[in-house]
Amino acid sequence: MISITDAISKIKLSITPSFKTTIKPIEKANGYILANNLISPINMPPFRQSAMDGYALNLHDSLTYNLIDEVKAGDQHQPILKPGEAVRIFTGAAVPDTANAIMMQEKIVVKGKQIKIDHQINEQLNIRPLGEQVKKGDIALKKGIKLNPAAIGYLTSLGITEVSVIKKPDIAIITTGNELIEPGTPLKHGQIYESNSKMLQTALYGLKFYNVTLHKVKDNYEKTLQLLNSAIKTNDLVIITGGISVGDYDFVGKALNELNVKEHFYKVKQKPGKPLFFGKKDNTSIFALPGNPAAALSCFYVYVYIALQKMMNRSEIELPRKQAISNCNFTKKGDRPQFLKAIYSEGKVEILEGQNSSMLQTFALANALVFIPENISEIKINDTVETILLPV
Ligand SMILES: Nc1nc2c(c(=O)[nH]1)N[C@H]1C(S)=C(S)[C@@H](COP(=O)(O)OP(=O)(O)OC[C@H]3O[C@@H](n4cnc5c(N)ncnc54)[C@H](O)[C@@H]3O)O[C@H]1N2
Ligand code: MOO
Repeated sequence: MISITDAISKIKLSITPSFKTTIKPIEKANGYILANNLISPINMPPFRQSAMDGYALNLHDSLTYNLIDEVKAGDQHQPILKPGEAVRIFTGAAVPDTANAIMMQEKIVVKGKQIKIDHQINEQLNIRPLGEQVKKGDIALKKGIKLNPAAIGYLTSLGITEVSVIKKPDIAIITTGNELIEPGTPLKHGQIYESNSKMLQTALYGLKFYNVTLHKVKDNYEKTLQLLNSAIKTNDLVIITGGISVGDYDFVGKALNELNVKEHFYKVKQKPGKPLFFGKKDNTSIFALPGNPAAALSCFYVYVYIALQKMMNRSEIELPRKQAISNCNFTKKGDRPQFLKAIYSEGKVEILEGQNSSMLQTFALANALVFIPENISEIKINDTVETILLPV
């Protein structure tokens, strides 16, 4: 049995970032990391653009200008202005090459075909230069940047419709157990509804990992072997729940061994989630989480989360931890460090009832896990406790 700290460092050390890439339509690229420098195919703005509704001027010494034409946004014509001439212009319109400043309309008096500005102005006032934001052929966004709504807008403004991004991992969730059936059928004696797959799939979707397939297998060695073999070959990450403990019908460990999965650890000194397994085969990472639902979810947040962040080459790879004031008492039984379902709010934390690893009812209310180290057995009101904030 290894310590939590050693288990976490083994995950960090053995998982390297994925460099597989994929092409995504721009509207589906939010949250992805750019795989290459993106070169701008155009100047942005693509023409000298008016930043104001007003008048484009070919500046001269007098304050009075002759009005000769009008250019609206989208117009393609190019009036030619001599010094002392002006055209009516609007925000976003192309500034004629022969105009060198824009005066906003609030600062102009119009008299028929003549306008008068209220003071002399500098060249280029209120003109957005060609390529001011980015020039054609320059890097629009650098490799490694995480795309967000602004990036999607920016790249679309450059006419880019698809991008090469770091592929998110293909993930298989495998649930094991003869007792598990789908909701929709009445339970027979001894059966329960299978819930880990939807729970973990939801947690993955919440973290924006969508390439997830669900698989189930009975407590049968051959079938477990077959399913694990194909899942490991076709996925970057395999998350198994159940069948990893020491019972006669727990076949996951035996099958992983038969498939030559390299074990990085099996059994962690913690509660819940003692029989946690982590291993690798080629480039696929394999977690076997305990079947007990709360143990599976707790292990997902404390361990699988880190693996996912490492795969994506993120800098923040662990969930945030805060020191919080406990507003209740808690007695820990046994010497295993414990992760406790809890509600954190503004520096205070409440440890919830129902800490058993089979129970999800209070996990449904939790937004945090309180971590109680091995050497502490009593938490008293107002004690400071380490609290892991969950991404919920
Ligand atoms: N002799 C020992 N027995 C057990 C030990 C031990 O050290 N010695 N450890 C216990 C601990 S701690 C845990 S945790 C469990 C883990 O066992 P498994 O990972 O093999 O899980 P199962 O036995 O298959 O299932 C445990 C529990 O969870 C329910 N389950 C399983 N899968 C699902 C699912 N997909 N959806 C909902 N519920 C699920 C299953 O019915 C069991 O009730 O082992 C202890 N035993
Ligand atoms: O490790 Mo188990 O998850 O304590 O019940």
